[in-house]
Amino acid sequence: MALPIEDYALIGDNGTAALVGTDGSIDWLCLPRFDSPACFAALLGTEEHGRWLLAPADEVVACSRRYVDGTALLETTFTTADGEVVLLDLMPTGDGRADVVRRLTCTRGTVRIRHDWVVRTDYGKVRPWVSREHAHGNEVVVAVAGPDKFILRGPRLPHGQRGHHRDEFELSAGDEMTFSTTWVRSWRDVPKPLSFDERIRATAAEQQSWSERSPGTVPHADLVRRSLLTLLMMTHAETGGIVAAPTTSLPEDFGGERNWDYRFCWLRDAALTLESLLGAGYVDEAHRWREWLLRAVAGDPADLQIMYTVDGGRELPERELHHLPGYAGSTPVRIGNGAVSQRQNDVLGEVMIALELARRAGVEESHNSWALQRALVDDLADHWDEPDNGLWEIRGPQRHFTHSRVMVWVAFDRAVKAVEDHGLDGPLERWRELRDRVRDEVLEKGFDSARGTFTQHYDTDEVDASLLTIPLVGFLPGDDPRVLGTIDAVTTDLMHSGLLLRYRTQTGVDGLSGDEHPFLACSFWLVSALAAAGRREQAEELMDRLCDLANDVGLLSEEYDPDRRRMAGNFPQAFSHLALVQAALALG
Ligand SMILES: OC[C@H]1O[C@H](O[C@H]2O[C@H](CO)[C@@H](O)[C@H](O)[C@H]2O)[C@H](O)[C@@H](O)[C@@H]1O
Repeated sequence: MALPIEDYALIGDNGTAALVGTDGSIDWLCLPRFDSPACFAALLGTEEHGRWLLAPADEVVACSRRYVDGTALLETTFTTADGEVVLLDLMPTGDGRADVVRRLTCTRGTVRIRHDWVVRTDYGKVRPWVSREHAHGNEVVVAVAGPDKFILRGPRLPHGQRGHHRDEFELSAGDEMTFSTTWVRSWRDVPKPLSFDERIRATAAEQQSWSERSPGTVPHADLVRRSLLTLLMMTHAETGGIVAAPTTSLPEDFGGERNWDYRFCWLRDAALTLESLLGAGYVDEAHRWREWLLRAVAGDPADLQIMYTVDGGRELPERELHHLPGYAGSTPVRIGNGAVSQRQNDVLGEVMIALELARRAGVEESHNSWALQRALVDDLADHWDEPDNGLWEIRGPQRHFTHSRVMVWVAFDRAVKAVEDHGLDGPLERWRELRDRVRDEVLEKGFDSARGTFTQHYDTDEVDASLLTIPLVGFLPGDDPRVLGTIDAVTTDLMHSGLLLRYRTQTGVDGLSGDEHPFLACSFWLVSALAAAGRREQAEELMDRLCDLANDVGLLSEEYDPDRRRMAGNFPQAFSHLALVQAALALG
């Protein structure tokens, strides 16, 4: 059975990522890309759905772990009655290969190690054909199924036993053993072995120098640095696409149906990620993502999707995997995401903010990049007043969501500013007129003057945590009485054990059964909104509390269950980490 979500840590190579448990088991890995079918899927089932375990065979009396400095190299230290062993896990970057490297070093006494390599392709469904071969002067274990080939290397290889490859051996103080699993297309030859020391050094050096540029003067600077690096690990280096999370179907409601696939590039999540990276001084990523956007959105602006695959592909149909029992019995397990065909009117606003920040940070507008933005804004001008599914991607009836309308205002506002402040060309008067019209409409229809708060949509008196972004995007100043009233109403209605829910699911607005837990990004937005309102003490107190929820290696999932004190939802989630960075910058 899978561990609690918070007991996992992330390793990755900027192409894909794996989750490593505190028990030494890699329970989630999709190769070679974030959204490829998993070859280790025990996270959503059992070890029979694929995993790679290297851990003490005897009882572990203590286990601690950390990332090596500012890198994504994970070090897990296991203590047993007889000794101590350190497991280093990483995925080397920058070499165009797909390898997982695991190095065991015995630092004290003797430790008996258990090795279990279980490859199952197609998300735990298919047992590959496994054989021992000789390649490049060494014996290797090779697993082949359909288009995939996995090669296990190491100084001591496990043997096949009822669909597993198992071994047990003893390490004594000073012993070191390094294993690797490499993925290639099944019709390719077994590639050369890695030069482990060199690849470990190069990967660590690259990640360390990247994360050293993280701002040192903000509150919770270490967690900010870890968040930024985690966002980098969710960036696909070759294409510039950014995934919302490296997992699918970690439940928002344990045992429920709210299980989604996040291994795609949402324009909203990616744009917000860039906003955080730019705010922290990282500019290159913005340039790369803008190029990604140009390729993904190319064509008729009316065909804009709210999400794409990391390479900009448009097809990600939602499917249920019935062979997987799901994390904690949460079914269905889904791959692909049906929200792809939704109308979400907020998206262009988020994109325009990120591209404006990039411009201000010196990323020059190319002829094509501005032409694309103009075309998208012009298209929005024809459709801005249509109801939509909102940023929460509700599956109930479409509504006139206030947050979506505010973000429509943002899209026109940033378009106006591009002309006014940056000398770009566009129909200034038309955009100004639309901007003012949307603003008037939001103030009239999205505001409940009796209670003094903005509302979730135009036909309700419910509130929604997304309204906290109103001062953050510049729609109204942070100390405007309407913003203060909204902060109070959101806090009163949506606070659950000190954390914010997105909205009240009881109204049925999202068209889903079951409930969910507080959404961490919303609580970080509250920090930023409180800071903008001048309520600094409250903001700091909440920020400290939220930062305490990160797991031992500084990672956050999408939601948090304060009653069970457990993380919920996909993990680690870009939304949570980017909002943490923004909140720290707001306080910094
Ligand atoms: O809650 C229902 C929806 O949940 C997912 O969407 C959430 O995650 C997205 C990616 O981080 C984020 O952009 C969105 O704002 C969140 O609501 C899921 O992907 C949707 O299919 C689902 O309807």
